[in-house]
Amino acid sequence: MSPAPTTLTITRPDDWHLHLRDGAALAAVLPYTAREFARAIVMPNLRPPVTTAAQATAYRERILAARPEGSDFEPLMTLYLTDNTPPDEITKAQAAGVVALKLYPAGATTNSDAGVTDIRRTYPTLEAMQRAGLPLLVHGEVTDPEVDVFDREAVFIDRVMRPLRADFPELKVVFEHITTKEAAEYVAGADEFTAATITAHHLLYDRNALFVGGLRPHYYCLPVLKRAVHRHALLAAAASGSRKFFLGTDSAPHAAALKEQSVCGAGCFTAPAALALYAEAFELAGALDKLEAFAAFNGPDFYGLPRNTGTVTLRREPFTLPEALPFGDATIKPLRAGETLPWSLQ
Ligand SMILES: NC(=O)N[C@@H](CC(=O)O)C(=O)O
Ligand SMILES: [Zn+2]
Ligand SMILES: [Zn+2]
Repeated sequence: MSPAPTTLTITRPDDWHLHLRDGAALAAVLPYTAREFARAIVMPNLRPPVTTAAQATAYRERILAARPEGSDFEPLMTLYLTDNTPPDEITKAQAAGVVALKLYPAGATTNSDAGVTDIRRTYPTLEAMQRAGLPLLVHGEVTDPEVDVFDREAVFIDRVMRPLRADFPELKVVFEHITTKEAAEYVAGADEFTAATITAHHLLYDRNALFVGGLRPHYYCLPVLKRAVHRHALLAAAASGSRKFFLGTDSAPHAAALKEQSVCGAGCFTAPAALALYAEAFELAGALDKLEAFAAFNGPDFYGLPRNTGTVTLRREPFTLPEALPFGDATIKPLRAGETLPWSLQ
């Protein structure tokens, strides 16, 4: 057995699922991502959501303006699909450089009230996307209150994903932030038009993390952490080297005060140490050699975008995450706040 490496150099990676928010929050969180990633797919679930090409262009300008001095970070913009997104918005979106549309089932997650109430309502727009080759990014959970929260992703596969795939076989679909064995198996067995992102926290944690010594709001995200058997299936999928799985942090910043109250918003803030968290997970899976393709090749290949040039280097050097970070007028706690991680970005 070769000794554990002390450094790991990979092609500059991208984050294929990220929440940047807006205003002071955007300015606070963007530098963490811009330091690690060349590009990121920026989620459109602002209030109000980013539903038009014009809004995406304006949001992109605000992101570019918030970049740290000298940063060449490139935001990849998305539109929030609603019941009423007109099919001709797709042409405008593509002309404006929008790379995908995001499907939030109405009420499924943070800022999803304007989401889709019945996917069939969006069929003319999906038709236009399939023709244009514009991917659909999916928050894959049903919202049926009869379905147990821990089963909502698995049920979504049968109720929504399979019919969608059958009706739009050549629509590119990314099953975002998958959390279950069922989703990992579904994507692995699907054709080349289906892919998935996997977060670092779903690779590192199972649902027990929510309850260690008391309720842990900073581990609460949607889709919620699942049993260990699901985490192991996600690790196996990421470590398999399959081109269908790629890095999407789903870093979702919420002020600490909003996480630490009687009703806690969903989202884990992982941007300050995203790559180190992934390195830890891939090492656990004995698959550090698979991290580069997962983080830097599979995403652009699926989206039909060029791979990045340049590299980043991780060092096996303990790195302690701050207890809290500034977040506009408030503070925010990164996942693993105050803890020491085995890897750090050079
Ligand atoms: N993942 C989360 O728990 N939260 C995300 C929304 C989402 O990606 O579902 C957010 O915007 O806060
Ligand atoms: Zn989501
Ligand atoms: Zn998200």
